[in-house]
Amino acid sequence: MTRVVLSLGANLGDRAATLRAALDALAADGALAHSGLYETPPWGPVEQPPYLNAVAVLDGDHDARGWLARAHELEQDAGRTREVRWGARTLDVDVVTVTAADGQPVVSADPELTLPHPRAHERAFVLVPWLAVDAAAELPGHGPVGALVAALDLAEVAAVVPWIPVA
Ligand SMILES: Nc1ncnc2c1ncn2[C@@H]1O[C@H](COP(=O)(O)OP(=O)(O)OP(=O)(O)O)[C@@H](O)[C@H]1O
Ligand SMILES: Nc1nc2c(c(=O)[nH]1)N=C(CO)CN2
Repeated sequence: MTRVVLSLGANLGDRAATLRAALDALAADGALAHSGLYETPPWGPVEQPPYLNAVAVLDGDHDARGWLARAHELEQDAGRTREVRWGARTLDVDVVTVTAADGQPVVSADPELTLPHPRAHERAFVLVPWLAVDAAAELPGHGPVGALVAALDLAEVAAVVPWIPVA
């Protein structure tokens, strides 16, 4: 049994439907808690539409590689093709952390699966939803997620807005 933290993002197509379908599918992989959906400005160098983001925390039977394979399956199910790095996509699922049954974080420098995710600590679109699911969350190597959020630029945190569907 491992615990995984997944970051999900979508900025093409019916973003909310895509994220909800992925979160529903993940319920089959283990005990699941997930954040609500947040609208977030695009992070990174590529000009693109705003994202909807969410974070899921699961206890399940996959090892770290298994969670990455599951993330890629969900992306494929959403019709994702490999495009520009950091560019627009129907669904992006990143593995943020994996914790082994003994409570130890899985640490990996492999470019195929780097753990913890090397950019998670600087991403308000990961940290704010993660803190909403787990107020006691810790990012191995970086400390409490609450402290990471507090260290971010206030404007970046304020730009991560709970998403309310327009009727
Ligand atoms: N922790 C991780 N989670 C997901 N993918 C990872 C991770 N570490 C390495 N990778 C590798 O990164 C490759 C590119 O992934 P992807 O296209 O999702 O990157 P990206 O979302 O554009 O960038 P970023 O990783 O900064 O979010 C994947 O094929 C995967 O093997
Ligand atoms: N706000 C936000 N920005 C991003 C996201 C994302 O999920 N949310 N994913 C990206 C893919 O690398 C690039 N930029």
